Amino acid sequence: MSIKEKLTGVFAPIVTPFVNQEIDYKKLKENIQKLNNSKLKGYLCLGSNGEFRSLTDEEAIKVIKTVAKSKSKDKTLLAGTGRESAWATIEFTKKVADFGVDFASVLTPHYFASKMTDEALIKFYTEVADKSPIPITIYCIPRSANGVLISPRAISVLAQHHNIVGIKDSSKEDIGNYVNAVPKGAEFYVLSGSINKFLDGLKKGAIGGVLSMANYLPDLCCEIQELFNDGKCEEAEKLSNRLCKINEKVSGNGGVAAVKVAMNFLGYYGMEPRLPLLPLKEDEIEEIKKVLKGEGLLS
Ligand SMILES: O=C(O)C(=O)C[C@H](O)C(=O)O
Repeated sequence: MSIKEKLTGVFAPIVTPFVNQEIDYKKLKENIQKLNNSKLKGYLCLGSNGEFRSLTDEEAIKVIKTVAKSKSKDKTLLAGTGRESAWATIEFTKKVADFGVDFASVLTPHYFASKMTDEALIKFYTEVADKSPIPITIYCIPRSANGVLISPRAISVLAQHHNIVGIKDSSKEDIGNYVNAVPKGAEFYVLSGSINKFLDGLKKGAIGGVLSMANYLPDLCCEIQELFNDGKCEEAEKLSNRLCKINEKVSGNGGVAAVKVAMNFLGYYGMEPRLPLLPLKEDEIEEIKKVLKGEGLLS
């Protein structure tokens, strides 16, 4: 399968199910086994919804192994391996490369945000890509990365590296800026990092998305892309608007904890977040139940 085929479609940024602050690997495995029956293209583990920053390296490795072993053969696996330094990112990526990970997802370094110039980011990702045993994708999420926004100019340079194959755009910017920055013929693809820009991204040349609501409504998320591919733009628009509204009501304020509550209601094991993230309060949980019932998603 080509890189483009492996990256085309919807990915669930897999949550890490915590019970009393401990990872429940059995529940993680059961989530994957259930999602294997969906139309998802694959999974991203250790992303934002995976609460990757709250795991030890040892736990992160065990999560990757659990997902890699539980996923069906047709599913692509991305894993978040970004650390603050290029050195640590390379070391961790090398550690997990042989566990069945297809692509690394590397978050922009951001502790020294004011120093993350185009030059610094180009050097960082080039160094990581030069030494990574697996292809890498760039993860751009300024709201969680001290405002660091990798520029389209930097992407136009990095897209030419044979081992950098894409970007997950979770910024608030126009996703078309990245699509248009990719030099003709470069093997580099753009994925939307939010349901809110997913359909717009497809219209502008993105090839898929990593969508938190794909954890609990996988096939409805995939249906947007199916309708778009079939030229049914009006129906795609209608479904996209519906899912954006649900997403806003579910995880607009509650974030990962809310995604987990929606999963718990819809037959998955979201369980609870790990501190510092707090679980939702009773009234917030009830509100999500009401939204899902109102949408006919919960009886
Ligand atoms: O959890 C991640 O990592 C994501 O990519 C989620 C995505 O950014 C979203 O908010 O849907």
